[in-house]
Amino acid sequence: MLKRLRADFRLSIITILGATSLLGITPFAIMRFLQGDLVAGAIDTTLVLTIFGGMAYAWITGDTRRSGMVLAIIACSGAVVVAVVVGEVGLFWLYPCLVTTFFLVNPRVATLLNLTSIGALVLQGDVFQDDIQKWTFTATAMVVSATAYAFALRTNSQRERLEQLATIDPLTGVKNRRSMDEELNLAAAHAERTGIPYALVMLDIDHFKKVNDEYGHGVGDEVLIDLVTLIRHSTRKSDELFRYGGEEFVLLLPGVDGAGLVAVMNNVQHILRKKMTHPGGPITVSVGVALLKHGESVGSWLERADGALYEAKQAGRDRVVFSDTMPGTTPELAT
Ligand SMILES: Nc1nc2c(ncn2[C@@H]2O[C@H](COP(=O)(O)OP(=O)(O)OP(=O)(O)O)[C@@H](O)[C@H]2O)c(=O)[nH]1
Repeated sequence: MLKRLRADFRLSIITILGATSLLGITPFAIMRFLQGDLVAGAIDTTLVLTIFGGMAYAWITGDTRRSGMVLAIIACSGAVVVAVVVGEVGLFWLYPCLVTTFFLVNPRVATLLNLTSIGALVLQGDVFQDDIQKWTFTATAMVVSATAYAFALRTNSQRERLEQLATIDPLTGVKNRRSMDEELNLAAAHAERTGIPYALVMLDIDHFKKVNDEYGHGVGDEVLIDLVTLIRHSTRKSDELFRYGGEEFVLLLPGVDGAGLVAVMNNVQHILRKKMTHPGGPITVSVGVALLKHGESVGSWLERADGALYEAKQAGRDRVVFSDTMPGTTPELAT
């Protein structure tokens, strides 16, 4: 539970909102009922139950995007209704809502929700004692919203930058091994659920050390970048390329097997053979391919692709080796 809270920022905000509304609004609901104010009591009770329900939905389904949106709308509209029903003292509830929206939905939607809530109260007008109170409320609510907006924008851009640093290989711009582990697990779960085939292709540049030793690391880096560009151009947008480490890459191909997979690999190999070059001449690549088997673990899948790559190296490099027998082909497609 703590792990989920730490990993999912929006879930933690939803949980804080659920817990604080339970602890903060319930006493008011009881007090309103005791005072005989049934309308205010019913509104408070509905708010607590819906916010708590939204929190439970987020925990059960993991869908924090939808529950965040619902909770932001409920919190803002609830605060507006409370202010209208109980008067100016209810206005205080809107301030935490104006800040929380930015953590529950994207900044643009949060701004729209905040402006709608402030506008609804100003237009309704009866909540305020006089115009000075009305415009003081408008100004302070706008300042809170603007500050929260600026903070949310900055937090979002910092989060995106951190995510990029943690998941993207800076040299080639493809995803790194860390993201690969996550995506292979997702692919395996998707394959299990839908039966869609997934192929894992492991590519390793041949004699790359020689390129570095003879022409320098700068040339080696260019070869790595060229390989990525060529693979990206010869595969579909839905195919994912990862840098596994050093001069080794992993390509994840969804929805292709049998003759289709053989054709894709022939095309990739054809393009690499034609275009991969450096000042010392052509560069070759060895490739191992494994199709995910039913019920197979990601570890075993990777191991089989790695085994096929090892075979390709052992058999003389510059070739594609399939770990599985493809329909209408031989187990090894060495050319
Ligand atoms: N230029 C450059 N070289 C790298 C990078 N990462 C790893 N390398 C080099 O990649 C080379 C890998 O060498 P080896 O593992 O011996 O493989 P190889 O020479 O390709 O031999 P085979 O794979 O057996 O064909 C090493 O010289 C590493 O220094 C990088 O980001 N840039």
